[in-house]
Amino acid sequence: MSQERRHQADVIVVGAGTAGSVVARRLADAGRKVLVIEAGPHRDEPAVDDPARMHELWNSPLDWAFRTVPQEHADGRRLHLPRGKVVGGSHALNAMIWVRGNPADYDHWASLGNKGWSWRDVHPIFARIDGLGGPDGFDGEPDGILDIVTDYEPAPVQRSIVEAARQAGLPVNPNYNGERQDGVSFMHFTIRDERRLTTARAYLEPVLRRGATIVPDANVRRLILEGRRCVGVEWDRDGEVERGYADEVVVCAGAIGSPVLLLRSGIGDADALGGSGVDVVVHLPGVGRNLQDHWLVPVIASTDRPSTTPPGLPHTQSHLFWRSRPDLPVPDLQPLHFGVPLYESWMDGPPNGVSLMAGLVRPESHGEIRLAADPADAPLIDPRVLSHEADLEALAAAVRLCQEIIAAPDLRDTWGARELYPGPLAENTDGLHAYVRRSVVTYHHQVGTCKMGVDDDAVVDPDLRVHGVEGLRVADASIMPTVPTGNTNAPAVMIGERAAALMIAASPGR
Ligand SMILES: Cc1cc2nc3c(=O)[nH]c(=O)nc-3n(C[C@H](O)[C@H](O)[C@H](O)COP(=O)(O)OP(=O)(O)OC[C@H]3O[C@@H](n4cnc5c(N)ncnc54)[C@H](O)[C@@H]3O)c2cc1C
Repeated sequence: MSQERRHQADVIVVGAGTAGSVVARRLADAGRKVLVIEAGPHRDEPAVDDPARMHELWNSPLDWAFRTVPQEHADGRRLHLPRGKVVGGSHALNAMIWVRGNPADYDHWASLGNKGWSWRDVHPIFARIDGLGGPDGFDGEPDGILDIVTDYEPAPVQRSIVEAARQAGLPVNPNYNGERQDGVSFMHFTIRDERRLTTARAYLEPVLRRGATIVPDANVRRLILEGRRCVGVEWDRDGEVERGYADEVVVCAGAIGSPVLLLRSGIGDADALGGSGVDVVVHLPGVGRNLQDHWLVPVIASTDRPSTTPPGLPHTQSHLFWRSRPDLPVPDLQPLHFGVPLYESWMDGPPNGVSLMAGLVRPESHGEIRLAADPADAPLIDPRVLSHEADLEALAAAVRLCQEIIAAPDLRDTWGARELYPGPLAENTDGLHAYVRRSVVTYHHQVGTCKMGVDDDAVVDPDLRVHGVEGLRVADASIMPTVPTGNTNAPAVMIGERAAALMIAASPGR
């Protein structure tokens, strides 16, 4: 019989990832006693610190290493979905790229009934973090907590890729986080002193001795509910069961972890929960639905010599926003460019090369996450990649664009770039489609599984309170109603900021 330890706090935050670290910091600054429970470890990890070692972290103990169910429209493959299981969360495993998204993304969220989430509402939050201007001229001073690196000397091959894109007809955009996304750009990064800067390092660690406490290596297995009120959480640590109680619980376990925790606690679709043997507390059918992600297809060229990545930078330093059809109101493609060849397991090639990862960032295909027959087992994750024909067409257009860039003079003549993949596999449209299905991988931007909104499938309201449950909010990438046009870390930081502001405003006297 395991012994029980009890903890008490004003607020419990589940997950010390991108959003959770921001929530904890702001609440601690406002005088709340905050307890952060994180499944992964809290220690220095050289491979996390070094921006160039991202790929070493995949399938390591710091990766939840989720796998999708077999994907019908991607040759039946089970795709690897890395997620950070460490203090820092997925920000500790990611490529550190800082992208706010398109103003239209947030105006769309607001148009769905999410008051307070329009671009006009969220732009000041981004500007206070990054100071990068924007289309409506908001002129905020950054508060300096999170460093966004915009001025650095990129690798020579990255300069050539940008020039090749220009030669292929794209405008060069010096600030994709500013007036307009379109064009090819050098990336902005969350890096400090050549080390990865997670929100855990920037926001959370400075308050660990004043207001916030963290319990690492602690896997939260359920929310403690008294009727329809959440009063705490229960976790496993070193074989012991521990419990924490608080006035309010904020679930920041990410787009996979958050819906799974709600489902295991009896908050979800009543029929499905019954099938898994979980007692239903609140029938909330949207939990786990509306899974959205971005998708990548590799376009790989050999080069006649290696390219070196400058110290303190990741292997990707440039990307582009473009439209697969000229009539689209917002870019739907965001290829990103690596100075190394990223071969899939079935591919073969020389060690010197570049990868232009053709990226789709406004997908039509949506999926879902369900509990396994034994709810304690890994969840069943089905993004239904490429189930919508439009996504296949858009990714095919992205591949063609990347092929044109590889063939442009600055890569062809200066680096001797020769396309390897898809190469002859995509000589005609059928071949290109087959290649896309065979090689599509995640862009790592799962969102939407605890959707914010006011419709029947919404899980949280616009103040991020779980519908039908007292004392419980969700604040992370899972609440996004639709996936933004661009990488999802900056939007998750913004959500953390906004969640904390909403909580402080709800009880200002504390
Ligand atoms: C490989 C990779 C590359 C990426 N590259 C970029 C990029 O360059 N730029 C960008 O903008 N975005 C990128 N992303 C996406 C971005 O990192 C995520 O969207 C963002 O980190 C999500 O933040 P979050 O707070 O929702 O979740 P997370 O940061 O994943 O935090 C969730 C935390 O909750 C913890 N947790 C989960 N379940 C439990 C539980 N039951 N008990 C206790 N703790 C739990 C997890 O361990 C984790 O620490 C990338 C992601 C990955 C994985």
